[in-house]
Amino acid sequence: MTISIWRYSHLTLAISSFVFILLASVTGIILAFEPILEQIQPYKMADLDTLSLSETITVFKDTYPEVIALEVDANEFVLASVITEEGESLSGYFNPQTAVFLGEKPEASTFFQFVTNLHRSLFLKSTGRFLVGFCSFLLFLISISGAVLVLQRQRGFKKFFAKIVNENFSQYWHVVLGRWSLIPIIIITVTGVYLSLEKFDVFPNIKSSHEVAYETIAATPVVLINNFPALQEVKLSELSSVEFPFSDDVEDYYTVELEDRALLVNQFTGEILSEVQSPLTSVLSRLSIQLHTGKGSIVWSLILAVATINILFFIYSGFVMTFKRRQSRIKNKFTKNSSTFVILVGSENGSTLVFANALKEQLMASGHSVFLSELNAYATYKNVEHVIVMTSTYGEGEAPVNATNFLNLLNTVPQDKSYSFSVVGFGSLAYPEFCKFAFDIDVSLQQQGKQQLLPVCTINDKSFSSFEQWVGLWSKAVGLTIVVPSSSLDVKPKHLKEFKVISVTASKDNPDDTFKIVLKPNKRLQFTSGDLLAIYPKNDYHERLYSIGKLHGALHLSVKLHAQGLGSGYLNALKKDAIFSARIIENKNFHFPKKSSRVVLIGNGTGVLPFLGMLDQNTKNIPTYLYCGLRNQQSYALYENELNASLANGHLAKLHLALSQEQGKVYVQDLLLRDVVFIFETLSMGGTLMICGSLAMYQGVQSVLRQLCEANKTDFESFRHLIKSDCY
Ligand SMILES: Cc1cc2nc3c(=O)[nH]c(=O)nc-3n(C[C@H](O)[C@H](O)[C@H](O)COP(=O)(O)O)c2cc1C
Repeated sequence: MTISIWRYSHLTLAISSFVFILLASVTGIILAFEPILEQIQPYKMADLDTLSLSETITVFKDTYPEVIALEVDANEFVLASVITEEGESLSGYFNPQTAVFLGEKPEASTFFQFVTNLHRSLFLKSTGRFLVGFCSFLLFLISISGAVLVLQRQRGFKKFFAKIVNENFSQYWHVVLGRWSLIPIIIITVTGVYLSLEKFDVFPNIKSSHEVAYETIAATPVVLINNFPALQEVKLSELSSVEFPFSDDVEDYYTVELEDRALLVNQFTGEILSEVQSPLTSVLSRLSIQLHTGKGSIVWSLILAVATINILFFIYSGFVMTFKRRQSRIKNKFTKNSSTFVILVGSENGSTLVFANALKEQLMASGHSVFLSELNAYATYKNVEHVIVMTSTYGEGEAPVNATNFLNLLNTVPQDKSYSFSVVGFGSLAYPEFCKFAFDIDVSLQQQGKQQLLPVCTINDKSFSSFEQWVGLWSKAVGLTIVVPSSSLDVKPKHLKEFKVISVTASKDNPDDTFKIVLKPNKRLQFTSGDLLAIYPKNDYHERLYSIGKLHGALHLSVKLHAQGLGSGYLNALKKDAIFSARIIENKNFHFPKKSSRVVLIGNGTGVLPFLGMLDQNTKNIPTYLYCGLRNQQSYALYENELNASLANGHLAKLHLALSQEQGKVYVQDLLLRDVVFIFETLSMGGTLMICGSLAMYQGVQSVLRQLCEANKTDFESFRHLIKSDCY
């Protein structure tokens, strides 16, 4: 499989460093709890943003005969060393407002010390520190390459946080959690690298020293400490430490260390004797420690813990994805020039290749020479008779990574042997451009004059059932009997939900053997008219799809009962209150537009039903017209009530009924031909055409539209984006 340079880098970096990253993450998660445990100690007594240093020093000096030093730690706890009236020395936590002693500073936990050492240097001293720092840097690169992969996948910055379709647990959560953890992980890694470099003295150690003009120091005028402007301005929240003057000598002063500067303050007059800015390296060092360890903030510590737990998940999900991709490798027994069947695959994540391999195996088992290759490796095939293109679609209808160059190659690679071709598109209805790349290939191959054996077959969500049906059709078309066993592919349906039958009409009451079934999901579930319900009548991979109409929150289906019909028979046998499993397939391609100047709905038979839901949804009263093809008045009865209601409330502007078994035998295509001016006007004004029902009707409507465009000297393709269809 071709993989992009970014994915390759992401993977290689991850594989080369995962053991260290695993260790650093596990220890990092444990260490994230150290600041949390510290923070919950009861030593935070005041809002340090409002308390000035002059007030605190005054209260300490009033309470104790001697104060040696004050310190504010990352948790905003105030530490001090004092001598009491009794001459005892007291060190620990104090209340900065009252100078009351709160308790001694506990010894650092040996457990956390052990984990910290492991985290910092793996007990390997400098070598360990270097390894940990280097892996931190690799994790930074992994995050950046991961971010680029998400950008590529989402097609741009603006869509970085756009919704992701959940097709696969590992992949989905790898991307979703990756996006949310990106910033914290970048912060963890950059600060980790900084702290490691600091330990190796990479940064210049510039220490600004104070210069005091001792000859000019004065002991007068004496000012009360509480009135020292220099100390009044300093809030305890910015303070690191204060050293008190050692004696009453005028040359002894207060040494005040703040986050960004240090001050020397005259103990009698309050005059600033010297002020120096802290070097950038010490500001960065302090910031790195706070950001890397979470010290002083429970919220940040929790964010760090969650981001680090996510790193463990990325290691797991990354390996699962890689392992799956490796399963889908290409190995050929026959050469490209000796094979009569050539299977060309476009795949980004390898699943299409699994289907291609399964087909190849069966063809070879029945004695044929088959060559399988990526679309980007398209070459001259001297003996080819049949080409099967199996490709997924990515981005917004674009080629997967190993097929990006195929359409160019098709025009440049000489191919003397003529062949017939069939294209199978693997995609997802959750994307608006369903299997678009497969259709692009089909058009290009036709333009090359190759013989299209079958129209494009689209496969939603890796449905084995659809693939099996296509294999049946294709092998018949080439004169073979090929069956791909379901055991060769993972075909278990996913995301099944329970549905309850609310009502079901009797098919015998309808002249077309059609019945209506109303369902409600047992749990809250998002769906809308035009989405599909996939049912599994045999409790295995056999899947049948039905277009949904959503009316008053319930899920309506209209189904024609076929004598041997697997899905229709199953649904018809369900009684009121029965519960069964199925899943919703989001069909973005076929949703009622949120905005449109005009909507024309064209449906026949059971294809009318999703339109009932869409009309119910049309609360903005977008001018909507329905061309409805049914057999006779009696068939119409199944939809009559809802359509009358939509006409009455203006959700439906006009209904055109085409009854094929009544006098005159009218089909929807006839009505469209009658209303050509109106239809052409709808397309010209950028309105929407939605078609649902039988493929025969769809082809009829398409040919009417093509005629219409020809008559108006307009390219039909320029209107394609206005036409949405769901036909079967
Ligand atoms: C980021 C992304 C974009 C996709 N875009 C489309 C699309 O535009 N049209 C479509 O039909 N399917 C789209 N799909 C679905 C894939 O084509 C589908 O899952 C396919 O089975 C993947 O096959 P592969 O594993 O061989 O690449 C997209 C999937 C992903 C992850």
